[in-house]
Amino acid sequence: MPGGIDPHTHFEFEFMGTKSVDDFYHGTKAAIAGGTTTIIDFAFPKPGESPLDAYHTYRLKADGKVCCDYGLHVCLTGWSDQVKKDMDLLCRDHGVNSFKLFMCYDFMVDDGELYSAFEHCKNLGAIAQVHAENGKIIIKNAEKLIAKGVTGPEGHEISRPEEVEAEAVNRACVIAKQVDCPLYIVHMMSAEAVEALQSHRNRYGGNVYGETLACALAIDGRQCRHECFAHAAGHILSPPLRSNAQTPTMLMKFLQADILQVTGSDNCTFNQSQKALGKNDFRKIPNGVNGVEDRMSVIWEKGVHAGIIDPSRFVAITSTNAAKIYNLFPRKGVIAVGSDADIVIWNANETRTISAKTHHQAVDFNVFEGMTCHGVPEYVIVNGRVCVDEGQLRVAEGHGRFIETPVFPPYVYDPEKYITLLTEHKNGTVEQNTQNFQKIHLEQYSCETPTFPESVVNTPSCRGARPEGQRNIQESTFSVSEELDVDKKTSTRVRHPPGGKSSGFW
Ligand SMILES: NC(=O)NCCC(=O)O
Ligand SMILES: [Zn+2]
Repeated sequence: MPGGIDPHTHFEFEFMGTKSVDDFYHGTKAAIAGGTTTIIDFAFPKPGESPLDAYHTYRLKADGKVCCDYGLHVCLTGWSDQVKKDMDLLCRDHGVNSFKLFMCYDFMVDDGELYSAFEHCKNLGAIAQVHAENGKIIIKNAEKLIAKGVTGPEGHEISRPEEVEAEAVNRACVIAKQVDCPLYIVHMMSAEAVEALQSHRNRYGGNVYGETLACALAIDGRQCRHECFAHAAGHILSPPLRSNAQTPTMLMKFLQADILQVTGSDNCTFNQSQKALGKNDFRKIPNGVNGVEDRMSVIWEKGVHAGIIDPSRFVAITSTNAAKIYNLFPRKGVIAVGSDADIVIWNANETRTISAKTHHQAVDFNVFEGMTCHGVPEYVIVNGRVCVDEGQLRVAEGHGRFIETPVFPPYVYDPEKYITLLTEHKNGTVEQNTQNFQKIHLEQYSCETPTFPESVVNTPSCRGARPEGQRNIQESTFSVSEELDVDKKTSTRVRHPPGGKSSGFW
């Protein structure tokens, strides 16, 4: 299948008085170990830094270290004419097509600023992203809890209940609708929030996209009430894991039904010593968990192996849909002639048990500790280089490239509607765009060959052990085109192949 795309990571992120420990080397190395071949991180401006400078800071941090390809979203921590001009330059000259705004944290923006930023995204052909939680309510709730003596990690979720997430989701959708801007809501963590998204979409139409996280699909918020501080704090992120034990299954069903479209990891890792910054006040626990390495296996286990989604939907939600939304398709997210050779050979019969002791990440904690998952990448090919070979990790620092994400993704901006706008917005000059503006839709959400638990051993990605004497591709001159010759090699034709029909096989 096409390599995984994780559109939500935070490597080397200076946040909440500390810095996430997975840097661009360890983070991308871990990504590859788990079957992800492209990540999209967030350039986040430090106080006083402009979005454009933040972009350059992140390029300097990442370019020499990445083992797989990467792109950048840019965070907008305020609104001004300068920010607006930076957005123009980032879209025009620097391969950025997405901007993230926050409705909580110290750097949250207000509704008027959201309106202006969304409007400008629309004019540029960019995707607006939001972290949707009502920050003002959270501050008040947290103050009250602290005053009552609730200082431990359990206070985190209590101060940010589901309706606080759902309200912000609805508000962001309403604001985006006013200016007709496509909206992507990052890390949706609760059923109530997703229902708010769905209700808006049902009433007003579909240019809103929802992402959820690997951790939210596998773990619930009861972990944050654990008596051991390090364990509880290790599970703190925002929006929080929900204490309703049904939430992970509900979120997976939303993905199955195309109410949510994308999965990320939000990998933002802090060691236990860093989490201890919030020992006496849950508001100071650095927010973030791991997931970049384990996302694919965990979603296979909880989605495909559990019988909720089929393998094609798995590829859509872990790779193809992100490629389409961020305009990387068909370069990424599909196996096709002309696409990058980012390919994973997935062994659905193999299992592995996740542990911080054996993972490739720099962090000393793993929220999936002890979880046994079916689905292990046997080979991972990153831009033509075999980086996992029969399960052995062989990455190369700096092998990855920065990947530009062009504006006006035709999957998000209806080409017929926006072609005029595009010519108008070429920096004042009228220029005919030569892109092939063909409307292509996101992946269909059902497949004619559903996989149920009892049939999991028969999924198309299963294969027997390598017969004695059969060649090992690592010992020969590996030719992708030869390996993928459908007439000569064993490959499975399906009606709705993962990554879309243009590949024809997988
Ligand atoms: N999610 C989280 O808790 N940490 C990373 C920053 C963010 O995405 O909000
Ligand atoms: Zn994040």
